[in-house]
Amino acid sequence: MSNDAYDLARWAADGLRRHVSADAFDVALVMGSGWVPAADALGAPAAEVNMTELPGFAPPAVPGHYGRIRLVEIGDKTALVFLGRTHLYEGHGPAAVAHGARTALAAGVKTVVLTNAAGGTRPERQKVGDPVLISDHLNLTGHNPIAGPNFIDLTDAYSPALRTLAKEIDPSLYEGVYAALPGPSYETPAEIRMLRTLGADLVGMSTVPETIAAREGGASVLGISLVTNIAAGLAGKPLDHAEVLAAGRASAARMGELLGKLIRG
Ligand SMILES: Nc1nc2[nH]c(I)nc2c(=O)[nH]1
Repeated sequence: MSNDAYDLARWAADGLRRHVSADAFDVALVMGSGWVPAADALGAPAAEVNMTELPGFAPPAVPGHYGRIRLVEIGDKTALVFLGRTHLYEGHGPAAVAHGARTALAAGVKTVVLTNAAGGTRPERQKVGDPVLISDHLNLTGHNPIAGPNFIDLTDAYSPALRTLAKEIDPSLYEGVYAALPGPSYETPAEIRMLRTLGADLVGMSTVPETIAAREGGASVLGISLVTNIAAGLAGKPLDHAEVLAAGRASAARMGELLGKLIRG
């Protein structure tokens, strides 16, 4: 990516510091769909800013549904909690998707926690409402937030140390490989069968560009998916949306506790 993306992140970080009247941050959390209860469980924000007040953030996909960044003190750590993110299917390009992560890194963050809602491809061992630690990813989006000859290593893109810590806090957590697709349509049953063969345990439309940008900037990444539906063709019955929402809500409260313990260290 041209310097624009990195300059834009620095300008956004400067604006963020001014808006939240702080200049040192330990961790960033990007909260995916259904994770707002978990974000609320982290504690009341000391400050909050609309993403649209900062340079480089795309307009909200749904009018009025503005992305916000909260400053939350969690134990002795200062966290930036991003509520809302840009997705590739909104058409603003991979740099726009990674802008939040890049802004957090420009603000000095060294640890990024990326959460999302995802489809589960393993009904034999997953159920709706399960949180799954991301062990690795398949970037099937056809995009990369990095442009130019910057060949970064993505071995251990998802921090083994943070995954171990998460499992020590909640031993019931298990891991899976996250496949990112461009969306916005969900997969066909044939595509889900292909993705299972490729080793994907989770399917989503986010996270991967942010992970790559965070690793490019030297931050440690922890990714957690909330299985919100069983992927296409695998659920023997139509999904009950109320059931999915309830499962998500129940897990999100548990996830709020996990994230809080993770960050307090
Ligand atoms: N690609 C993809 N993304 C998703 N997000 C959610 I929630 N469920 C899915 C799904 O089944 N497939």
